[in-house]
Amino acid sequence: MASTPTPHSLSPPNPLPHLPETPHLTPTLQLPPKTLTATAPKLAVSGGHSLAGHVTISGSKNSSLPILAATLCCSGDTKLKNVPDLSDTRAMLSILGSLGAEIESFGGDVVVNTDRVGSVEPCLDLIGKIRGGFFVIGPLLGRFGEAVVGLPGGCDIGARPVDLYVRGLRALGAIVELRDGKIRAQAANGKGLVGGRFRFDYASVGATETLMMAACMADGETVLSNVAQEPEVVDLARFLIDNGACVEGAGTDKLVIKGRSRSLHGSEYTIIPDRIEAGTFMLAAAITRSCISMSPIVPSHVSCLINKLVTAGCKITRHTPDILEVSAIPAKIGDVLRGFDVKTSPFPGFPTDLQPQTTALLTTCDGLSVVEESVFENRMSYVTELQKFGPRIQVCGSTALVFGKDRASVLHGSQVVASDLRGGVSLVLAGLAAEGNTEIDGVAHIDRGYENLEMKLQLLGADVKRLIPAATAP
Ligand SMILES: CC(=O)N[C@H]1[C@@H](OP(=O)(O)OP(=O)(O)OC[C@H]2O[C@@H](n3ccc(=O)[nH]c3=O)[C@H](O)[C@@H]2O)O[C@H](CO)[C@@H](O)[C@@H]1O
Ligand SMILES: C=C(OP(=O)(O)O)C(=O)O
Repeated sequence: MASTPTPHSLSPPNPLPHLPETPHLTPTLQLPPKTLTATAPKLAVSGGHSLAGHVTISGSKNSSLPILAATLCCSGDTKLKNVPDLSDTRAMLSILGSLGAEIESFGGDVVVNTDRVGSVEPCLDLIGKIRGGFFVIGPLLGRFGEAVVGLPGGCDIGARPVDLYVRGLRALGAIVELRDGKIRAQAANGKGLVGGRFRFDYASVGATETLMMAACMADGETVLSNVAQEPEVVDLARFLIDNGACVEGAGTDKLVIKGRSRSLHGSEYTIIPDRIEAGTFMLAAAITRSCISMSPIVPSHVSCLINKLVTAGCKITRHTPDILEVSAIPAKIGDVLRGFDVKTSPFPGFPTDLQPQTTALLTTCDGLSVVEESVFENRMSYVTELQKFGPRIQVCGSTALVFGKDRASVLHGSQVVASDLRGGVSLVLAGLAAEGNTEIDGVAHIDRGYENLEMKLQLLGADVKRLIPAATAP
């Protein structure tokens, strides 16, 4: 790893005109079209098996992405532990590599050194693949005074504009414009960002994280209000504080950041466990009427789901501070899980990233359940695939009415296609509970966010295999 800081050799930017005050900058780039080729892997699930045993929860995808971006604020080596091996984290590492960062990666540990970063324009294609890639605009602007970043990709679950990022960065003294499909930003004073005040219209997770990183390197104090309070925002703040930043209020709706013109230093930092992966396994236990334990987990990060599962009739036991057991085994013949209503909202509300998996469970619970998605306007498209397993679900806008029945009669194996990450894994859960065989295409979406999914499920006793068709000669 390089240890000698080299001043970045970027030519002084030309003045850029202000972006018109458009309320929304809608990304034009999303994930590449869903290419289901003959050689794309599939998951084959033979359903109806109970799960049992213990599963290890990986590090959080949604913490790893901003924290990897934040290494751009640090000089010297930064060692991150518990980074999950996912296609999204690999893409993020490639984005850092495209800027000139040096990276070493071994068994969940990643060492990043950004001292030799010599570009403020990350690879356009990579930024268009994941949502988290766009976050580099904050640290790049903060450390180097300029950034040229393509519009982000990520799950195709809504328009997902970047207007809050743009308006927030302007409040810190940046000039920002959208040209040729890229956001071009530079410090208006030609030197660096300056502290400012910004109130988010909506508590956006990514925009909060991006502004937090930028503000750490802006001159003076920044006050951000109505910010996101997700555990991943708190994790990023802890990482920045460990490396010398002054960030107060993480986990509340207001952040006060005292910026510094020098870069932060590096350190060793452990990423928090993935609460969405943990929640997915909790729901896997419930939908298969099984009992499994999991660790490490921070129960307060999944308290909404715990409350819902208890309402349904599951038993949740906390064995140690970071081991949780979920049991949905009926206490006596005839016991059923009861349906419940869910409305997604920002933390501490019910996570949108667990909505599709929860809907899958509700198809096997007794009675009518109402699932309301309030974060992303297009996060119900997986339902058409879930319906192929046979349950009755009616979608009206962003609300799904799930007419549940006890599991025994309800789900039948099917051939389905994942079109986004969480919708995709909800099909895996349905396949685990269904009678018969299921084949899931579009696995690349699931690989964005679940490390070793089929191996973890196999260890719990599930019959899940990855089918990798042999390439056919042209
Ligand atoms: C990589 C990562 O961390 N992804 C997570 C992050 O996504 P992400 O950071 O993209 O989610 P946001 O919190 O920003 O999005 C929430 C809502 O705000 C809107 N919005 C956002 C920014 C903006 O400038 N303008 C705007 O209107 C979005 O379209 C969406 O309707 O938080 C989401 C909400 O918990 C999670 O589902 C994602 O898994
Ligand atoms: C929506 C998600 O991810 P991203 O923001 O990376 O698309 C997700 O993790 O469910």
